[in-house]
Amino acid sequence: MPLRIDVITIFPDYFAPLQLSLMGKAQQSGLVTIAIHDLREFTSDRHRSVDDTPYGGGAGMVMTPEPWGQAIDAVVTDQSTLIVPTPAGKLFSQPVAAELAHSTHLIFACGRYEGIDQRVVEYYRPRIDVRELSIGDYVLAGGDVATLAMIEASVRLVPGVLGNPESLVEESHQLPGVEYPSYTKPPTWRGLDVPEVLLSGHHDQIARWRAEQSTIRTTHNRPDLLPGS
Ligand SMILES: Nc1cc(-c2ccc3ccn(Cc4ccccn4)c3c2)[nH]n1
Repeated sequence: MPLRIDVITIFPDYFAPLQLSLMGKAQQSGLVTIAIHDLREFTSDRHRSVDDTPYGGGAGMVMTPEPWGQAIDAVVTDQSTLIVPTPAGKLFSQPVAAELAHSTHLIFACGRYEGIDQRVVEYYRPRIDVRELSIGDYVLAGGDVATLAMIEASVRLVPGVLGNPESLVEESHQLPGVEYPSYTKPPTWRGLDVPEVLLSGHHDQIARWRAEQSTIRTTHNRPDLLPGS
């Protein structure tokens, strides 16, 4: 059963990159189908408007619910998961990507302006799985880039998409923490040598060195990922 993804956005061109590289191949392989929908196709006024002023005042505009209701109703089934990127959402992570990779149907609602009228989430929550997700503690101009990131992170985990599943196995067995540093040819580059142990062929020493490097990097860059932190 291929994974179907429907993206609803006012900037369909943002998703052209999904036709390239790994994501493009995943679609050609039939493992994943991705459809992009322009929210403005679901408006009914002459100006194809999608936003209005916020109740309660405040800066900016809010996206009106009706075009979203029309657009989501056009693609939703009882198997759908509705994903709404938002800075206020739960944090997207590798475990969440793995969950999404095993879904049947994902609908991404890419907001702009100050966000989407909350009643869209409230309306679908009793009917289907709805997940408000953030990709990190910074504010983007809209949900499109967040959606690209979540699609790429999830689709690469769909069985059969990655050429060498080996890298997924290594990734999943990764110690808590960040990756060790990687090297390739040439053995010396601008006077800099590849760490000797990596050229030694001693696989147990290499594994130990890599584990040490991962710990050093995690301690320096991501102490929050250290065990017991
Ligand atoms: N991790 C994330 C997700 C987002 C995100 C997702 C969707 C939307 C729709 C609109 N905006 C802009 C905006 C600006 C000000 C306050 C609220 N939202 C979004 C931002 N930013 N960072």
